[in-house]
Amino acid sequence: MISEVISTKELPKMDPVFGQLSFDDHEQIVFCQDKDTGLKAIIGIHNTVLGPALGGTRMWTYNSEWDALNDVLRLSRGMTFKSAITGLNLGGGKAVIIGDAKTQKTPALMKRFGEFVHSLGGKYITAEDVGMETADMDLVRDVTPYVTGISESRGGAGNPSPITAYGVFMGMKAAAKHQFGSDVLEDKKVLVQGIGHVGETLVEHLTNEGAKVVISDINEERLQAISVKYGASIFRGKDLYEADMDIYAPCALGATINDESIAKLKARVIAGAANNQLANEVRHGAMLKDKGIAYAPDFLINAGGIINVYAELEGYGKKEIIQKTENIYNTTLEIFAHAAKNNCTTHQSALSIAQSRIEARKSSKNS
Ligand SMILES: NC(=O)c1ccc[n+]([C@@H]2O[C@H](COP(=O)([O-])OP(=O)(O)OC[C@H]3O[C@@H](n4cnc5c(N)ncnc54)[C@H](O)[C@@H]3O)[C@@H](O)[C@H]2O)c1
Repeated sequence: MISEVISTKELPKMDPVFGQLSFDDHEQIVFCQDKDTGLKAIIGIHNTVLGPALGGTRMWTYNSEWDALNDVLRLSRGMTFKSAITGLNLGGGKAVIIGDAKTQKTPALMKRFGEFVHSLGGKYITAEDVGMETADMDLVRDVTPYVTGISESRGGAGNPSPITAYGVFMGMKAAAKHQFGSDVLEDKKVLVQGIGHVGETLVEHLTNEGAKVVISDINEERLQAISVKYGASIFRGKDLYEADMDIYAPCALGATINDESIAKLKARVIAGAANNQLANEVRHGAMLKDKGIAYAPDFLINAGGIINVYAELEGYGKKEIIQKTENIYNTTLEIFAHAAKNNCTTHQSALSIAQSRIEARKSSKNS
């Protein structure tokens, strides 16, 4: 099954759950509703062969429930492969809360959500994603132990975003090494789309290395603040994908790599934090390959966050978190070599390695 973004209009034409295009043998989908707090959430458990399904909770103003369902199906599936390729004993899961994190997120809503997570008995473990803060996970922790990404003062590993950004930076350097022959990013023009929790720290690493950083975000206030703080230029053009850049770093939401954007892109490398960057994994992966654009698979290079939260379950410290995250550099280089050898896309290459690990565990469980 291919993971593909389809239009909201097309979604209702299919069967509601098992018939969705993004449904890919998911084990369990849980719909959660609580009238008193206004909670409307969906928890997606894709696969638990390697361990409990761990993945963050996203709060977003979805256009429709179909969009929310589609998002949780795609995101939870991505988590399965992210943990598998990173060598973690975790399955893939994710949750979405429908609503505006700025105006509708309340402590009562977060705790009620935590109770739903708890009802799954540890099959799903949550953490932060877009629209969530460490403080929100602390509220969830009040009602369930099945949460990571809690604050250090409560025994957690803290906000995973800086580690995610460091992993993306490592993956970007490896992709640059493959494409330009050097992993030094000094003077490379890097466009960072989305300067939130992860994007900001990525901007910091890039600035420290002497890259020419251009930033874009829908939040004007944030753009001004980050521009002043790091001396980054703000993208003010009409069409971001047509901009002159060496490296495109998608760090906002997914599916920005599609027919239209690939046709325009001048970047030679794509490496960013956003999940599910390819609107259609097969089609757009192949289009990038044909255009000679080095694409560092999202689920491989944005694994720093899951490495960080996994530490809370396994009890390893900061040193090991950093080591494991730095290893993203080597794995990314291996994926480029594997893809070239097998004449496939980097996405297919990373996916096949992740799938092999899951299949091997399944066989050993069954034997
Ligand atoms: N936080 C993590 O540790 C982590 C780990 C793995 C993957 N990711 C992924 O990385 C991405 C960013 O995560 P985050 O935690 O920084 O989220 P965030 O909510 O802190 O930041 C996202 C930023 O993107 C901006 N944005 C939204 N739509 C945009 C658009 N169309 N154009 C430009 N900017 C836009 C928002 O205004 C915000 O500043 C997400 O896709 C997330 O799933 C995050």
